[in-house]
Amino acid sequence: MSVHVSQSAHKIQLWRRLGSVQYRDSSLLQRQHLSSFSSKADRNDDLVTLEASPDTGVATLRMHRSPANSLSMEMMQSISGAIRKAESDRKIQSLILTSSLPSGIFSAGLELTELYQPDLARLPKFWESFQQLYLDLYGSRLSTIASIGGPAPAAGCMLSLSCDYRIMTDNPKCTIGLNESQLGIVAPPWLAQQYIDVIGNRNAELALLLGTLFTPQQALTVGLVDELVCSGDSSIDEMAQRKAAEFIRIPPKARVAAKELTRGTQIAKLSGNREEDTEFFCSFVTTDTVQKTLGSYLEMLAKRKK
Ligand SMILES: CCCCCCCCCCCC/C=C/CC(=O)SCCNC(=O)CCNC(=O)[C@H](O)C(C)(C)COP(=O)(O)OP(=O)(O)OC[C@H]1O[C@@H](n2cnc3c(N)ncnc32)[C@H](O)[C@@H]1OP(=O)(O)O
Repeated sequence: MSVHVSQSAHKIQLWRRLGSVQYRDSSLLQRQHLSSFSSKADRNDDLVTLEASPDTGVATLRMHRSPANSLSMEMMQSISGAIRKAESDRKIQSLILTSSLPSGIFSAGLELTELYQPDLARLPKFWESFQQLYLDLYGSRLSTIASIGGPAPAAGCMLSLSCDYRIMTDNPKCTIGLNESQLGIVAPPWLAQQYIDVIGNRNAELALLLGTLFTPQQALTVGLVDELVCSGDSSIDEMAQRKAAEFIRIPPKARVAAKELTRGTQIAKLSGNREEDTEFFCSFVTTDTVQKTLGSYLEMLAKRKK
């Protein structure tokens, strides 16, 4: 076991050193069609806002990385940083995760330009930030509520799965689910396991195979979300605040211990396997087949927009 781990650590270091090497399959370059998919490094300082209210014990984390809250490395680090900041305030017991983009998009999942023709030095760090975000949110001592006012595909769905409770706007145009298979990729095992835990094995099996994006009503039926907000009902923010208050009435130690019962094993599993997981991801995502499919998917997104 220890030999295996040290070999994989060596491979990760190798990946990092590959940074100066050009991506190997330049024939996949389709940048002329993909001009809107060219940004990479963000500035960390204006991607999320954390608003803590010591009086109510609730903090609200608003994501606003335009245009779609896709998860670049900096975005994931910013969300992780905000979760830790909220946790460091002992008066805060609950966190609402939401989007403040005018479009309402909750999160479009991983930033696709991080996966397509990736910067090889950045790729392992990008994936480690994704793992860390999962660990920070899924394992948070805070009660966490996802207030989902717009689409939440793939890693956007992961953000909500990592919360304790999910409230979604009942708008059939807003869909949620792990659609990775449609992009020619597959969710990592720890994310697939969250799906299985939340919607059950058979529902998850079919949805992972087909890359299903559920409408809010379908998501409610399979248990992917806990509550829907219809127009005319109280606002999604009010409902999230009410739910947060309900969680806060439970003694924190008991609440945290209850969370540990259902999540501890999966958190320990990834924590002990991060390097191998990163190594597998880097090898998988840079294969020619995956790169080609990602390129076509990006083109399809750009064309759809036109
Ligand atoms: C034993 C087996 C082991 C297996 C191990 C596996 C190892 C790991 C494998 C790899 C796993 C990788 C995991 C990936 C998870 C992901 O999250 S992948 C990302 C998936 N995301 C999507 O598919 C979403 C794509 N976007 C959309 O569908 C739509 O944009 C939307 C529904 C979110 C919103 O639609 P709409 O309101 O119509 O807006 P648009 O005009 O489409 O988009 C606005 C704007 O945002 C840009 N954009 C959208 N999504 C992304 C994105 N993910 N990344 C980057 N940019 C995105 C889009 O281009 C538009 O930009 P412009 O306005 O044109 O600038």
